[in-house]
Amino acid sequence: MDLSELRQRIDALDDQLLLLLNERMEHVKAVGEVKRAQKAIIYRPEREKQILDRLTRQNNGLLSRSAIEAIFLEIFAVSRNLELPERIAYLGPEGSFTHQAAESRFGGMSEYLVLPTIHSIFDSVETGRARFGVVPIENNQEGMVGETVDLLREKELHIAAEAYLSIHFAFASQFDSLTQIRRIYSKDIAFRQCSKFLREYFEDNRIELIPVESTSKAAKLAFNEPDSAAICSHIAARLYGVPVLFDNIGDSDQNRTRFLIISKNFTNQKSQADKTTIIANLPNTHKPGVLFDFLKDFYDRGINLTKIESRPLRQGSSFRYWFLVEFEGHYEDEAIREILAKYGNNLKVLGSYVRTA
Ligand SMILES: C=C(O[C@@H]1C=C(C(=O)O)C=C[C@H]1O)C(=O)O
Repeated sequence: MDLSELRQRIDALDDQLLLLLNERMEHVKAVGEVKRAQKAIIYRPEREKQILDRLTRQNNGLLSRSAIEAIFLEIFAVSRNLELPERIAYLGPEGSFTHQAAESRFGGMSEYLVLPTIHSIFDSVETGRARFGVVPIENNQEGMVGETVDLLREKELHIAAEAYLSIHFAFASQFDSLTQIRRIYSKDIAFRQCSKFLREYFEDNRIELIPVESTSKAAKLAFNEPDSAAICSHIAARLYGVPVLFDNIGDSDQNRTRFLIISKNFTNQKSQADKTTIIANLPNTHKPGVLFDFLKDFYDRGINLTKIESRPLRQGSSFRYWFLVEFEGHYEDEAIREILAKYGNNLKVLGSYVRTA
């Protein structure tokens, strides 16, 4: 088959795809109307996961799981926009890893609100300026993001979903000769995570490492100051037009960050694989066995704990703690309901949502 014949076939398939997509949108619109009549929630991550799992199972073509995800997550995002336009706040500036995570869930068509701090994202969701907020919660090399964890306890918001993103750092500069570079901008955490690369290429210490608020701000600075460079995301380098000289310069190629999608008054129905996040304000944590007894309740019921993080209570000068606890299952599961009932107001459920890793 020659090129023009192949392209004709592609055109014919695209015509069919367009018809099918529009047909799909008709049904989506009808779903939107049913939901509006029932005052139901538009975004259903567990339903989207079900669709992705089913398509992956029956797929026997060239598309990989991540290709199917990329295409269909975009279709879901367009669908949700048709049901009800959603505004999504994320931790900016544009080009940040949080931006990348937000787009991976809400696609290129949603309306985004770019905010400078994690606190302002919680505020925007609380006041209704944004329907969803995307914030980092933990990185598998650096641990938890304390500000997010503390705000989860402080505010009355829920976790609608989680999203994982592989973090790949790029080295971008307008100069292609490293000896001309005088300064490197990045986030402090990124300098730490790219220490091997920095040692290898800049060990004579002539270079200044300047921490800034975000990796995308670093890219912007590297664009404005040609004798500097940025350690940033690929998307930020592209956004600000700074050529990437080295890619994947991180110490670990397993570097991943987990993000949370937060919302107000949001509940998910049960799916096949859920995770639940709670805040535990246990009384008398200074007494022996309090935490042990609490954890034993999970052990006794065969509930798999996936995280426990202690945070300071900040009560006077004492060293007392509260805990962020995560475990497999949904808050409607019998065993989990028993624990929630036992501890009453000492536990606050932030949400049960589809487990994605
Ligand atoms: C159409 C629906 O609403 C949204 C869009 C979906 C889709 O495009 O398939 C799936 C789940 C929801 O996030 C639905 O709930 O079925």
